[in-house]
Amino acid sequence: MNILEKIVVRKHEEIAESKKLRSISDLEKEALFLRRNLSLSSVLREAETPQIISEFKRKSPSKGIINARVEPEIVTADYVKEGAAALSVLTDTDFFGGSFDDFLRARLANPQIPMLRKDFIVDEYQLYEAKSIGADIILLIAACLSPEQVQTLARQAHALGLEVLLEVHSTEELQQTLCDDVDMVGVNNRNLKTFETSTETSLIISEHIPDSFVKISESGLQDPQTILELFRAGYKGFLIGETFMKTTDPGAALADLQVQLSKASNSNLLLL
Ligand SMILES: O=P(O)(O)OC[C@@H](O)[C@@H](O)c1c[nH]c2ccccc12
Repeated sequence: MNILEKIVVRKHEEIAESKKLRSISDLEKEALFLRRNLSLSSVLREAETPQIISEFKRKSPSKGIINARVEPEIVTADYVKEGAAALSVLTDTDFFGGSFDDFLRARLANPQIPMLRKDFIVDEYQLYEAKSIGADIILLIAACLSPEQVQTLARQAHALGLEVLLEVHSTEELQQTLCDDVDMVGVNNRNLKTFETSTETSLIISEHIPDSFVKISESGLQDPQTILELFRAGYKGFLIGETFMKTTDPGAALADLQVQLSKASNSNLLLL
């Protein structure tokens, strides 16, 4: 079994356990369930500069512990202060060290910014969980879902008022799973089966994504020139975790990247 298959097996066990403890109608009673959804896709569609989606990630199967000393409310509030367009918070515990508690602490500290529940969604129940913790966006990973599952989950997410980010790692995955209920396509530069990262992946897949879908490049991003190159290829959003989280002050690392991005885009303008 590769790591993705292991994660999915574990996910199904967790969901079965959670369903015994809390039914969908229990989740619907949570105060945040009725919260009005904030749209990330409409912000990105209008964006004239690269927009950063900043991730709160404590650890990962590929990197081990990235940062053991951070508080979600502090890091995410700093991200917002430094101009993040949205927040992504891991809720998977066993493989990424995240939790609903992390998500809720970030949500309550930042009521006004779109938030992505970053997890491995394989069951409708998790969409209700996402609503109950105040998520605006959910991720559907093509590599662990059938085209039918993507379609059904995307439709169900929309019915709950959640936006859908479809994650792909190849043109084939894109062509097999893209459907009308997807709002944004995220190209993961990291292969979830081998953990290899290459931003070329985003460049290669870019032209196959129809213009009606907002494009986001995910993982392994650090260099401002690469981000600008991808922006020119049509990517509006950039999902970044490790580059920020591996530092002692993730908010300051985002601020630094924003400065570098604006410097680089100014000097690129001069070159034109
Ligand atoms: O930390 P990075 O390399 O900047 O990557 C962030 C994000 O793209 C990554 O965490 C991610 C992308 N897709 C996922 C799916 C599940 C878990 C995690 C991910």
